[in-house]
Amino acid sequence: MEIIINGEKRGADNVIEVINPFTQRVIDTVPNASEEDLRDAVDSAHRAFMKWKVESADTRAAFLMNWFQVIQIHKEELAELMTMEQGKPLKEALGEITYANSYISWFAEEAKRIYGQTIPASSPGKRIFVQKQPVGVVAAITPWNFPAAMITRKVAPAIAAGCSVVIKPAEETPLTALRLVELAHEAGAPAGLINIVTGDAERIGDTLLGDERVRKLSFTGSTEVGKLLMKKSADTMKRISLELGGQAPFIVLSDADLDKAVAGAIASKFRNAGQTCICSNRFYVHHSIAESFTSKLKEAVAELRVGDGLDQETDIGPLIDEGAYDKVKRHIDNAVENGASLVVGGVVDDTSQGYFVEPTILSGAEDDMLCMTEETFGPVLPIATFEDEEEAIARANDTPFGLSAYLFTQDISKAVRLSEQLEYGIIGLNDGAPSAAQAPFGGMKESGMGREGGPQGIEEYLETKYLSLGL
Ligand SMILES: NC(=O)c1ccc[n+]([C@@H]2O[C@H](COP(=O)([O-])OP(=O)(O)OC[C@H]3O[C@@H](n4cnc5c(N)ncnc54)[C@H](O)[C@@H]3O)[C@@H](O)[C@H]2O)c1
Ligand SMILES: O=C[C@H](O)CS(=O)(=O)O
Repeated sequence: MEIIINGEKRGADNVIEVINPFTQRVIDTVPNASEEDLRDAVDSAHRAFMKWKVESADTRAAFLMNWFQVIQIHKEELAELMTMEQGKPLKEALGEITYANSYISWFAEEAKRIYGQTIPASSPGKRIFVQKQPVGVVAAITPWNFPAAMITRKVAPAIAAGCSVVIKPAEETPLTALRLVELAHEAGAPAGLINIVTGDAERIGDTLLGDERVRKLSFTGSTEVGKLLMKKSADTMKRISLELGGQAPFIVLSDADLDKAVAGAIASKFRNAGQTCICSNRFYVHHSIAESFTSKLKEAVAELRVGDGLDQETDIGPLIDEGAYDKVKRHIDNAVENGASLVVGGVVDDTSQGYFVEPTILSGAEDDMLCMTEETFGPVLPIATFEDEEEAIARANDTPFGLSAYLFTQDISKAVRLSEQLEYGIIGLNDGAPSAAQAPFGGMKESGMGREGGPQGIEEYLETKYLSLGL
């Protein structure tokens, strides 16, 4: 596939290969964008921004809804492309296309609700008017695990706000993103409004972040890279949004509805083979119900099918690559070597047909194990027990991360009180799948800054100014 700059496709002799995580075969190649490509992309985005920023909210909304409709028409094609390059089961890929599209429809509506303010001046001879204006050219750098949703969760609010965009998708999964941008042009995107480049991440990042015309970085990815890009944004004082790593605790209190808690555990742990930023990473279960919870969980896990994402029966596809597989194996081995019990699962030793890990339950986990301190990013579910709620909250908060946490209890007062003590941007309260375009998704501490989605999501792409009028 080809990159898109100023509304036109561009190929290249220098390309990078896209690998199918199941077959381990090359499925396509994409350009390794040249410095000229990158310069042209920012030039085009800047020209387009000067026109788009004065377009009406109705015009911005109308384009977004056209894009929404075109994606709807192509959602099966997009889902299959996603499964081919990322490995997730087709039914999950279809779900992601719908989820990704919901950000477009949500921000098509939000485009019309960018309100200002008048503020009573202390001086009777003055009037104060507050305005919101688009921030400018946006660099959007996205991860491989959600090849569609992480694109639209940035591009939709940026376009709604009046900005233009240069996208750099993950080198592992560029095809879905490229196709989404092709469809945006079928939907009538003005030339230069949405540009997409692929290739060497560090070089592209340095060029985009070094250009003072790029006024905003919206990054989703690892905390390590997020910190690096935050530093690189300082030289030109870019606005930044960072959606980074997670390490979610999943707390089951003694009064929890165990069937709901097990369903929530499956939903929050095994989606995308455990490769989501809000996947529950460590489980704290009250000692009095640990045995019954684990037994119910084992039964539910036995229903999950591991296999080729294109197979309708598959629930868990391959991990993205060998590095991911090695990390998950390291976490399982470290836990067992330090006293945890392998209740069910483990890695699939034959990696000739992809890097697979069975849905895995570990009991007797301790807080100093790798699976309890690092983001595993795989289908591994370590269970530790606790004696009282204060202990559970303290252990849940004892991490540099602050993206999502889960709490299962039937006591509403306790649910609200303990949720307020959890240091996380997203709380799944008796809910293992909290994500929605209407909600402000994002984290605290080393899980990032800024929010994507909800009424808050468009603020990331707006500047606030005020006019002081002397009468
Ligand atoms: N908080 C969220 O909303 C969210 C969502 C999805 C994924 N994530 C996190 O992302 C991570 C997995 O994604 P990943 O492996 O793609 O992350 P990553 O940080 O390795 O890469 C993310 C993006 O950054 C680019 N990149 C890497 N190094 C770069 C550099 N030096 N300069 C410029 N760009 C660079 C990559 O090419 C990719 O496009 C996990 O930690 C996961 O928790 C967070
Ligand atoms: O991996 C991170 C994604 O943001 C998860 S979700 O699809 O938004 O829930």
